[in-house]
Parts: sequence; structure tokens; C-alpha cells
Amino acid sequence: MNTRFNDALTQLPKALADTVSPMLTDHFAGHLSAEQLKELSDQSGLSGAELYLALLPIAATLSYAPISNFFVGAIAHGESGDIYMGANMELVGEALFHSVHAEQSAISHAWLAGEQKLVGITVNYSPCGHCRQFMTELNNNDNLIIRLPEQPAQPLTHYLPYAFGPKDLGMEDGLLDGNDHEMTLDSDDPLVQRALREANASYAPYSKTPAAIVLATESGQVFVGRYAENAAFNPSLPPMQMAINAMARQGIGFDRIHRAILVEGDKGQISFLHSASDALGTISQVQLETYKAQS
Ligand SMILES: O=c1ccn([C@H]2C[C@H](O)[C@@H](CO)O2)c(=O)[nH]1
Ligand SMILES: [Zn+2]
Repeated sequence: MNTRFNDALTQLPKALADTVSPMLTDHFAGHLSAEQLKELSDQSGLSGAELYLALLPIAATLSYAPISNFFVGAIAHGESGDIYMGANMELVGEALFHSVHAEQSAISHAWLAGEQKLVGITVNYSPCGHCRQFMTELNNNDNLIIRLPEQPAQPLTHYLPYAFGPKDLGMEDGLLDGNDHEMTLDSDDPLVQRALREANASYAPYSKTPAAIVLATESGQVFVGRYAENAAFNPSLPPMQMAINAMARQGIGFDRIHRAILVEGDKGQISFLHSASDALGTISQVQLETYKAQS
């Protein structure tokens, strides 16, 4: 077990702590399979909502919050039965809008892992307005169940009634519906091609600017972020923040970043060139490599 989970484990019922402990390896970044959940349930006697709530201290451990020291953990429940943890992240030295909320982190984690629908989200604090709006972008927004400590499970529509969402801007699809923007890019660099694939899977229905980031360490670890746009614009999660957050979830030091690659569409109305460099500049000396993909 990675020692960063020591404190969290003391907050779990003993049978659960004993069973989950060997799953918290150095590579653990918050993903538990349906099979692992079954084992946790069998051994702890907890199931469903009880189990998710009990696991929140582990999710909160994935937080990187040097400004607030307020550690938020969230768990996204995929349609597959797997769960994906997420936690808040703050970047010292730049404006607060570079922050990632725990709910955004968990949702992006599930999306990057290939989930196509979320059935619920469990959080250790009441989701803020920005997160309620971010969750409204999900393709399953009408049926998404929110679980909080000390509260009955409620659909997202309870937490955000009269919501403004994709349908108001004429969109039928939502976040987590599959995308293929079919952009191309002439490069034989495998990391650039990876960034292109992620950009092609990104979600940018309003600005029509698909984009993705790849961060790579010298030892070959790769962390990606796909742009996840929002109908209300400001709660959109930019690709650099998503990629940095993926690294933070795994507890990998930002000084390990060796290359940072941005691929974005050439016909969009916006660009991440400046904002991605700004965010990267707070945690790394590495210069952002930028590419425009042909659409
Ligand atoms: O719904 C919420 C509310 C707040 N935070 C984070 C953002 C910031 O890092 C810290 C203080 O607001 O908590 C979340 O992750 N989710
Ligand atoms: Zn929030």
C-alpha cells in the first residue's frame, strides 16, 4: 500500500480498510473495478451507497489543495459497475479559475477510462453551483443520482432545478457520448498522435474547438486531458487542467513532466495556447509544444 493512504484508512471500518489496503498500490489513481467492489462489499458487509460513502476518505486523499487545504473527494459510478475517484486540485501562482473540482475530476477520470454513462456521483461535501452546472452537461443528467453524507440520495435535478444545459443550445448529445472529430495531423511522433486521438474524442460542441493535452514523464508515463466544454461556458474543464489533475490523482510530482503537448483543431473559435501555457507554467519549466490538427 502507498503510504499516502495511511490517514484515510484509519477513517474506514476495519474490515473495509483491511480489504482495500492491498488495492492501494503505488499505481492506484482512484479506479476500482466492479470485481474489486464486489470483494470490498463481501468482506465489509457494506454495499451500494454505504460502500461509496465509506470510501470517500480514499478519494479525498487524491486531492492537491495547497491554497485551501480543503480536501474534496468524489466518486463517479460508471454504467459498467466500475467506480472512478476524483479530488480537487489547486495551482499556486495563477488565478483560481485554473482549479479543478472533485466532481469534475471524478467525471473526467471516468470519461478518460472509456465510460459512456454515469449513473451516480458520491461526494464528501455538497456540490457547489459550478459542479452542479458541470454535471448538467452529462448525457445522463436527467437520471444522475447524487449521494452525500447525511442526505438521502437525490437526482441531480433536485440539486439543480430549472437547469440550463446542452438542450438550451440545441444539442442532443452530452458529455460522455462518444465523439470522433476525425481531425488529422502529419506527425510520426507517437505522443503527438496520442494527443490527436484524445483531441478527436474531446467534447467541444459550442466553440467547435476540439483539444487535448498529453503530459509525459521521462520514464514514459503518459497523462492526458481532453477538453470538456459546458453549455454555460465558464464551467468548461480545459484539457491542461484535466491532464495535470490526472497526474495529481496518481500522486506523481509535477517535476516529473518531461514533455507537454497540446493538439487543438485549426478551425475553432477559441484556443488553449495561452491558458494551457499559463497553467503549465505554474508547475513546470517545460515549454508547451503546440500543434493544430486539420479538420
Ligand atoms: O463542489 C465543490 C466545492 C469545492 N471544491 C473545491 C474547490 C477548491 O479546491 C476547494 C475550496 O473551494 O474545494 C470542490 O472540489 N467541489
Ligand atoms: Zn464544485
